[in-house]
Amino acid sequence: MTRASLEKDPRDVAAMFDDVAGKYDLTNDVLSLGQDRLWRRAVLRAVAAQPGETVLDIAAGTGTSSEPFADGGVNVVPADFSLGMLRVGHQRRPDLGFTAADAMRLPFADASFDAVTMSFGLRNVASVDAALGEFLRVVKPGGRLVVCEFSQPVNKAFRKVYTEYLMRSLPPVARKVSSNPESYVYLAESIQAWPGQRELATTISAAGWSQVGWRNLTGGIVALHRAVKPA
Ligand SMILES: C[S@@+](CC[C@H](N)C(=O)[O-])C[C@H]1O[C@@H](n2cnc3c(N)ncnc32)[C@H](O)[C@@H]1O
Repeated sequence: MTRASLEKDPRDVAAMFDDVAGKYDLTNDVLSLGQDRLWRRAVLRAVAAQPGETVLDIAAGTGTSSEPFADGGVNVVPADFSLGMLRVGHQRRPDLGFTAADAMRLPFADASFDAVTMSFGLRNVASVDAALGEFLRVVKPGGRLVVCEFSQPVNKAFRKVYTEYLMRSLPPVARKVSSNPESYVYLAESIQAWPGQRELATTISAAGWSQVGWRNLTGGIVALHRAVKPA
C-alpha cells in the first residue's frame, strides 16, 4: 500500500498489516492517546452479548478488540485475513480461537452467530457492500451488527484541530514508533476519505440491515454503528 494509492487490494492490505503486526498495539495506544481502550469498552456495551452467545469479531487483528468479550465470558471468534496479525494475536492470547477469514467471503455457515462486530476494519475492505452482505448472512435473524470505525468529529472547530493532527502530526509520530510509517500515512488518508456517520448508516441499511443507528465517541472521531438483522 503506497502513499499515493487508496485502492484497497486485499493482498496489499493484508501485507500492510502483516508488516505492522509486531508493534500494532503499542502504536495504537500511542497514536490514540489511550482513547482506544474507551472505544473498546463502548463496543462491548453496544454488542450487549448475553452469556452463551457467540460473537464474530471480524478483522480482529491481534485480538485486542476480541479480548473484552472473552474476558467477559462471551464466546468470541476473532477472525482476520492477515496471518501476521493472527500470529501476534495467538502469541498474546493462545486461549482465543484465532481464525483466518476474509470479511468479503466468510468461511462460516449461514446464521452461525448471535452478533458480528468489526473494529477499525470496514474502512480497509475492498467492497464494503460485500462485507456487510456476508455479515448479514452469518448472523442469526434478530442478531446484531456493531461497527466501530473512525468517523467525522461533529464540532467544526474540533474537526479542524483533529484534521491537523491526522494529516500533520500523526505521520511524524508514526515514523518514530511504527515499523511501517507509510501505513500510518495510509491510515490518515483513508480516514479522510471515509464516509461520515449518516452516509455509512445509509450504506448499512441498503445492505439489508434494519434499526440502523449510531453513537459518536470522542466527539465523533469514532462512531459506533449498530444494526439488527430483520427477523
Ligand atoms: C486496524 S486493524 C483492527 C484490528 C482490531 N479489530 C482492533 O480493533 O485493534 C484492521 C484489521 O482489519 C483486517 N482486515 C482488513 N480487511 C480485511 C478483510 N477483508 N478481511 C479480514 N480482515 C481484514 C486487517 O488485516 C487488520 O488486522
